[in-house]
Amino acid sequence: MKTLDDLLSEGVSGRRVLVRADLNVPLDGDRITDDGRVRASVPTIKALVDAGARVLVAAHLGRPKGEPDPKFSLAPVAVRLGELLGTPVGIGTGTAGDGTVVLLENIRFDARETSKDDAERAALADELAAKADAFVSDGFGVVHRKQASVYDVAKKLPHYAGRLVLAEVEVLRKLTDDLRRPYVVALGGSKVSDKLGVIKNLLTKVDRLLIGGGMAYTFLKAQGHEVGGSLLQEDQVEQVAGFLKEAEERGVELVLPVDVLAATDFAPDAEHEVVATDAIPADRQGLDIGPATRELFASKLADAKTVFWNGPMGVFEFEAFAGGTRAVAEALVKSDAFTVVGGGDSAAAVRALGLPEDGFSHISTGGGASLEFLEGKELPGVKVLED
Ligand SMILES: Nc1ncnc2c1ncn2[C@@H]1O[C@H](COP(=O)(O)OP(=O)(O)O)[C@@H](O)[C@H]1O
Ligand SMILES: O=C(OP(=O)(O)O)[C@H](O)COP(=O)(O)O
Repeated sequence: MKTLDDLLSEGVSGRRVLVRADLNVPLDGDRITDDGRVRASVPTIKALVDAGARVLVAAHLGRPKGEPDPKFSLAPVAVRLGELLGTPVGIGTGTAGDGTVVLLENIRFDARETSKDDAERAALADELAAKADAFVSDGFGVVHRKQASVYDVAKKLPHYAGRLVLAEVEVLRKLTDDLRRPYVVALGGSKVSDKLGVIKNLLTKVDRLLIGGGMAYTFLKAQGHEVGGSLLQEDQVEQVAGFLKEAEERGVELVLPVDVLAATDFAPDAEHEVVATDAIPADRQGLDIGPATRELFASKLADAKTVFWNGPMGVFEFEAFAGGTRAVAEALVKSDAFTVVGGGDSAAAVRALGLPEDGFSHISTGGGASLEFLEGKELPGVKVLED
């Protein structure tokens, strides 16, 4: 696989370089609440700028519906990237001058970016490739996506792995090649349908699986519990029932919440109470794991030698529902295991809750990408760089 250093040694002054970055940051209106992914993208972009390249950055924000939507504009990200680089970053379709950067507007405003149709994605990739002489893949958080600006464009241009992609893959290899047991994976968050898919393969690798966050309710339902208005992937309940059975057969300890904070609605000041998971009222939704679960999860993390955690345990953005995420994060900080936390929101939560970043062995920018790497799947955005 060729790397950014190979490209730099070929010489990039005056050349047009397209960088795919993952700048998918959490926003409150147009205020970035955590700029971790922007900061993580700086080393690659800065190296190119310093070498005099004309840098064009492609990135996405959220999941717009394949058409422009001001809510998902990357404009605030261009401003922050400019501050971090110490040189203004233009946004839009313009071309960059030598040693300057233009950030393309949210690439997912074009429906072809995420299309399942190879020809549609290839057409967008052609348009992107026409704007550049080389492609640097540095959006680790998105390398599990077979999308036009991640995968297809690499087939059209000389391609190189950026610093972030290389660094992330190197750390995650420790979790696959040099694993100390017990190996515990904790999963939460809200991208339930995406991430349920990885569990089947993870069951062949882990000793213990802790399930919290929005992920837990599909499991609780599969166990026969009612979950009220909680996040539920109804069409995957049966599949999850299969996971429960398989975990038992394999001797994998699958640990589910025993209590949750059940709220009247999805709001920071929602009325809420602690309820057992077999007694969630029909008119309530679980927005965090409860105190008994926090203790249970901490005890299940205490003897681990390797831990991977993706997905907040509750809606940590609301102070009242941040306790579960804090408890798991604190258990990792306390642990002397090799600890990796991955995911845009999980990494943001660690920082928002004021936990020391050096309390973790590695904070990865990718949640889904890390999980798919750990389950042993080939990541399309990495594989394509090897060809
Ligand atoms: N019980 C829950 N109900 C609804 N949303 C939840 C729940 N628990 C966690 N979340 C939400 O999950 C989101 C993060 O999920 P996800 O994107 O899967 O994580 P990551 O970005 O770390 O990979 C957070 O915004 C958080 O509020
Ligand atoms: O936020 C991301 O992934 P993550 O929540 O799994 O860390 C990436 O930017 C990928 O976004 P996507 O899951 O909408 O493809």
